[in-house]
Amino acid sequence: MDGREPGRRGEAAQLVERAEDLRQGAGDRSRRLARLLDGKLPLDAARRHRTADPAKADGRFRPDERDECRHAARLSRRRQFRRLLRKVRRRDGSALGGRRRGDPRAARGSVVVSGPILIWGAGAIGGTLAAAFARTGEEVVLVDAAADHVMAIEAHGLTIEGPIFGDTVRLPAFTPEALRGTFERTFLCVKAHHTNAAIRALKPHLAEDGFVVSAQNGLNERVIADTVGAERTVGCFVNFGADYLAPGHVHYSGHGAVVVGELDGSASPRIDALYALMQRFEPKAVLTDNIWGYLWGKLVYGTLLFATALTDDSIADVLDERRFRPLLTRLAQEVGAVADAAGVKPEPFDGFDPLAFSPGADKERTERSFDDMVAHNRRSEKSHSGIWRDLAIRKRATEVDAQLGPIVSTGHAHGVPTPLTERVVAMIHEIETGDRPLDFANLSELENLETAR
Ligand SMILES: NC(=O)C1=CN([C@@H]2O[C@H](COP(=O)(O)OP(=O)(O)OC[C@H]3O[C@@H](n4cnc5c(N)ncnc54)[C@H](OP(=O)(O)O)[C@@H]3O)[C@@H](O)[C@H]2O)C=CC1
Ligand SMILES: CC(C)(CO)C(=O)C(=O)O
Repeated sequence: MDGREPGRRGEAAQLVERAEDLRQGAGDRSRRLARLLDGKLPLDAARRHRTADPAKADGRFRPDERDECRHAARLSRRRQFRRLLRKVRRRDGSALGGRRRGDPRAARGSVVVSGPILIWGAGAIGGTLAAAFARTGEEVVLVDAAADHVMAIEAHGLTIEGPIFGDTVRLPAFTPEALRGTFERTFLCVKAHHTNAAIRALKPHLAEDGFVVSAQNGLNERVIADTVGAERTVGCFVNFGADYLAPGHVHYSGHGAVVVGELDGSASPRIDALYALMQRFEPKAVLTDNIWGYLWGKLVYGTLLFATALTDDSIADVLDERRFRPLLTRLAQEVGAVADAAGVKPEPFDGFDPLAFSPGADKERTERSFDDMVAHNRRSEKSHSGIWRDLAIRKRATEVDAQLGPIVSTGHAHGVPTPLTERVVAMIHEIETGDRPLDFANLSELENLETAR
């Protein structure tokens, strides 16, 4: 026994399985596909872009997988509910009868398995999750600040495109002001810099014994907990790719890690129920007692994503560029050193191996992790990061301050210098204001800054 809950024992096996997946064939995507996701090219072009073996294709779209998804969608709501109830009963029968309303401290001890799921921010991530939950019979309510998106969903439903699903789900959608009522299970899926405003607007709709799950990048759980309380905040990490295409249309591009865990790593009936829910979306979802390790792991990887977004090339192409790997390694090490100083042990996922970026890591291990991250990203139809998309396609501010800001401030608090991260933040801001083009030259400049020190 390793002292973990039964549901957690599968974690290592799941990660091994995911690591094995990484060795599957690589697709070949480019800027063209990213523009395609913006609607500038017909979607069929993406399908033609796949590798020769359709059974493996890019390792994501397997015909049997689509069948599995369809099968899941066919399961009736009642069957799903009964199945979940049985699971929950096996773990904590007493909790079912006694949900104590009106006491926020009761939140994690109660089991909320029914009632509509509120998705706050129904863009790429929120839309993908909402449709996945709805397919398995959950009632889902959407809230989004983009009125045109809300109107399109209300009028025509939410359409999910991409290699795994191609369907339209009918869901009630509201702008924040129009929503009425309270909800127990809520997901916050806005960009990190919108977290503060969104959680304040969500709070009146959160049941006293309800909880908020942050399906975002960054350390948003801290912001959420400040507003609704740590007891009502549940940790979540997502690394699957998705893009908002147009009002009512989201592209779910490919599988990626999905992890949930209580902020303090404890076991609880509600985290077990949430884990079961997430498995209906991503069968390889993980339940962890180290959610902060995943969130910091994503910050290390995320800093690499910001570096790739300094160029116009795909994530995979930049990470595959041998010339820049030493620079990117030092950037990742910088963030890893901050996590270490903060007492966090980053976790591996989707090819990212934190130990490959620790000081003194052997070069082979670092190269292998880069290769695995390249392979993972080549398998996803999301060729470019959300950051790049905000800069190049949507022409709007990125999450750079909300995501990388805490790395810099935590580094300062612990006396760990973060010069490369700070420079990346400044460069991204210059791109946002149109004062710097997207170019590989930006990485060379970052490299020069380092050699000049
Ligand atoms: N897309 C991806 O592949 C991945 C994204 N993530 C993370 O997930 C989070 C969500 O990203 P993503 O789904 O891509 O973002 P999107 O922009 O696609 O979706 C967010 C939606 O929330 C809306 N919104 C903004 N502010 C509010 C508010 N106050 N109340 C309600 N709705 C609001 C946005 O409207 P508007 O556009 O008008 O602002 C938008 O429709 C981010 O932290 C991102 O880094 C993590 C892994 C992968
Ligand atoms: C690229 C991705 C999907 C992580 O793999 C991401 O997190 C983003 O675009 O922000």
